[in-house]
Amino acid sequence: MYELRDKDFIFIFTGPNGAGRKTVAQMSGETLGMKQVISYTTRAPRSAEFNGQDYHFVSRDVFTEAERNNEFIEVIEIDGNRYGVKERDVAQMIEKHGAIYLVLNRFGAEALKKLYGNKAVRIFIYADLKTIVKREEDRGDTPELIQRYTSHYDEEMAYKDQCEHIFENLDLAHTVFDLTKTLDDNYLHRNLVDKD
Ligand SMILES: Nc1ncnc2c1ncn2[C@@H]1O[C@H](COP(=O)(O)OP(=O)(O)OP(=O)(O)O)[C@@H](O)[C@H]1O
Ligand SMILES: Nc1nc2c(ncn2[C@@H]2O[C@H](COP(=O)(O)O)[C@@H](O)[C@H]2O)c(=O)[nH]1
Repeated sequence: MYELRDKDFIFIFTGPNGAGRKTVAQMSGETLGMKQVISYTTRAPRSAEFNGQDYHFVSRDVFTEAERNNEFIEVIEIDGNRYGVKERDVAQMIEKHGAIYLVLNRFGAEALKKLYGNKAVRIFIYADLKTIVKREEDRGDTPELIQRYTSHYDEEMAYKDQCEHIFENLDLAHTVFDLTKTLDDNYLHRNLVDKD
């Protein structure tokens, strides 16, 4: 496994679907120069999703072959779809960028924490269920998809107190400011947040 340097960090955004994990991660990531490691999945892309940007969308056969070759750090099945993060992607991205992030459910967060120890920082993003359902409706998720997402709400929320940092994401600008400052002050020391 790739040996991590002092300046290397793996930030793992976790929490319930629709809480805003990707949104806040991308916004803070841009300010702080962090890059995302994209997972592989066997699920079909949704209308606004792109291969290589949201996920690497692959067939079950391709996924299974990579799994057989021990390419994945962790593999999980959620609602009949398989997801995984490749060790090589993590190593290459860290070597190039130093600070990287992933958006994973609680099992992925736990697996990476076990592997990378204090270099893996779990950031729990959440909102109340009513707010989340409204966001999912607003972005056009089908009732079936919303039902599937909300069925995992309680189990994802139960992971909150095990994470290193917890943010309730109601006002987006506040969340991104607080998050960026927390990561900058505690880990990255880019001193970017108060300069504007
Ligand atoms: N603070 C906020 N206020 C209002 N809308 C928000 C806020 N944060 C995110 N959103 C919107 O909520 C929706 C879900 O956000 P996002 O995709 O980032 O969530 P997620 O936790 O990554 O979940 P999923 O994996 O289901 O997409 C998006 O349409 C996003 O623009
Ligand atoms: N443990 C992992 N969880 C992952 C991975 N890639 C995505 N996810 C999380 O799965 C759910 C469902 O995702 P969706 O895009 O199909 O709605 C969500 O919480 C993702 O963050 C992974 O490689 N490992």
